[in-house]
Amino acid sequence: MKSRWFNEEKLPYICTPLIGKNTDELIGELTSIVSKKPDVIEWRVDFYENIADFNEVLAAAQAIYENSDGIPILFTIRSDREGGESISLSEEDKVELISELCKSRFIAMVDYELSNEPSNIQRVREVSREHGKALVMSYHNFGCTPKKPEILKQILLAEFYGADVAKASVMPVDKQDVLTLLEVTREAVDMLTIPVLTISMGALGSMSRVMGWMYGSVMTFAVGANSSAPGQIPIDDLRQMIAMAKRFAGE
Ligand SMILES: O=C1C[C@@](O)(C(=O)O)C[C@@H](O)[C@@H]1O
Repeated sequence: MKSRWFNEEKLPYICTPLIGKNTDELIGELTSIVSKKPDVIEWRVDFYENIADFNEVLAAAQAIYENSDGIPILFTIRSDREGGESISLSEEDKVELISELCKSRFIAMVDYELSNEPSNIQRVREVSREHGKALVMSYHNFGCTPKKPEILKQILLAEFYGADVAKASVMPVDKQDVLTLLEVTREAVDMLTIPVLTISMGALGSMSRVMGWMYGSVMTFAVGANSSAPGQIPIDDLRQMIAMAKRFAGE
C-alpha cells in the first residue's frame, strides 16, 4: 500500500466521530475529543438537525475546523440504508452539499457510499479530487456479515471507482463472522493498491477494532465523546490495547 493519506509508521490511525445535532453540541464534543489526539475526526453530518441549511452546515464545518487543532476532518453523511440517521435531503442535495464542503478548506476527507448511483459516485470523485480531498468509499451492513466474496466485491468496487480508501463495516452474528471479516481484510490488502479499512461491529466484533491493523486495516473508529456505531471502544482504552498488542506482537 502506498498512500499519501496514511503514514505507514503511524498505523493504525484512530478516528473519533462527532454526532452533535447543532454547533454547540459539536463544539462541546470537540472540547473533550481534541485533547485525546485522535488522528482523524469524523463529522457524522447526518446527525446535524439543520442539515438542509447549507450555509449553516458550512459555518459549522468552519467552527469544527477552527476548534480541531489541525486534526483532519472526515465529512460523512451516512444514509439511513446503511445505519445513518433519517434526513430530508435527496441524493442530489447530498452531492451538492458534499461538493460545497470539498471546495472549502474545512475538511480533508469525505465518505461516500458504494451503494449510490455510479453517476453520483463519479461526481463526488471528481469534485473531491479537484479539491485535494481523500475519498473513502464505504459499504456497511448492520444486519449481518455477508460471505467473503460479497465483501471483497464491495472493496474492489471502491478501487474501481478510484477511491483513496476502501471501507467495509459489517455486523457479525457469530464468532466466525469476525474471522471472515479479518480474512477478507488480509486478502483485500494483497489485491488492492489503495488502503483498506474494515470493521466488524457490535460487542462480538470489537476485537477487530483493536487488532484489525494486524490484518491490514489502516484505521479504526473509537469513542472520543460519543459513539456512532455499536462496539466502539473509548479512545484511551483502545490506544492502550493497541500499544500493548504491538509490544507483544513485536510490531
Ligand atoms: O462507517 C463508519 C464506521 C462505523 O460504522 C463503525 O463501525 O465504527 C462508525 C461510523 O461513524 C463510520 O462512518
